[in-house]
Amino acid sequence: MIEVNDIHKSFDGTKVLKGITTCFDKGKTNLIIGQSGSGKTVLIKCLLGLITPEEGSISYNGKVYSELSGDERRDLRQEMGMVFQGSALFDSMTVEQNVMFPMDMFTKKPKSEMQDRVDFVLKRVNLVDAHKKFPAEISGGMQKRVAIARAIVMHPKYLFCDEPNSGLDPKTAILIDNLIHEITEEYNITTVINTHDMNSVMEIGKKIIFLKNGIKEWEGTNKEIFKTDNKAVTDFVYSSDLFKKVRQMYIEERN
Ligand SMILES: Nc1ncnc2c1ncn2[C@@H]1O[C@H](COP(=O)(O)OP(=O)(O)OP(=O)(O)O)[C@@H](O)[C@H]1O
Repeated sequence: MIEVNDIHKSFDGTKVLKGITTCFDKGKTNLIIGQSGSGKTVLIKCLLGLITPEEGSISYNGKVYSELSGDERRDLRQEMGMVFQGSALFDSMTVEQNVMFPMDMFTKKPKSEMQDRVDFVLKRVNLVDAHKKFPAEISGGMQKRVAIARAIVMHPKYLFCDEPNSGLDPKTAILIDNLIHEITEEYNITTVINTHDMNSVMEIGKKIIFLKNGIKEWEGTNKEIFKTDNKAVTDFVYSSDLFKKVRQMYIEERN
């Protein structure tokens, strides 16, 4: 579990996070949504320890980040996996070299053990014939699977995903969402996803926080987001006619 307690962050005198308090649960896909510029990426970077908030605290399974020593912070970072927007694979490395990279970098495990783990995670993300391929030789959806395999290869307790669906067709986007969701539950990971994808919100939003101008305007589940009367949320989530109709049908079904 990650607990965020009243964090504030400014750039050049402009406040971009204005006192965010929330918690991201273990074994759940936690989503951060909100308009462009609302502070989602800055919040994820704070969770990753890449940005230090000026005020407030973040704790990871009870450990307050600002109270940790340098070594403890390094250990904590090794418990974090990250899926970057656009996958961020190394072009000159094969799929298996990409996935092995974090283990090569941070552990001294024997090569055979690392290879077994790489084989296991690649199988888990349903990539069995791509080990020797280079990123340019596989599809965008496969690249995302490689990025997920790399993010989980070190058995993370925390998984952060920045727009994991961007650039994917709707069907592949759903497969990637489902894969992240399954892995989160299976390995009891605290997953936090920054997304614009309303389908993800509806399908895997076990906990959603909605940011507006650096403030947490709303939080709840994918079931509750159908029912909320919060105007900022409904204007954002149900901005398309299709989603307005879906919401109307849901409300009518319940009445
Ligand atoms: N390193 C930085 N220096 C100065 N300003 C920054 C920096 N990082 C973010 N900002 C500003 O903070 C605000 C929030 O940015 P952030 O990237 O978190 O938005 P976002 O909600 O992730 O948007 P998007 O959905 O477009 O990615 C923006 O006004 C942005 O310009």
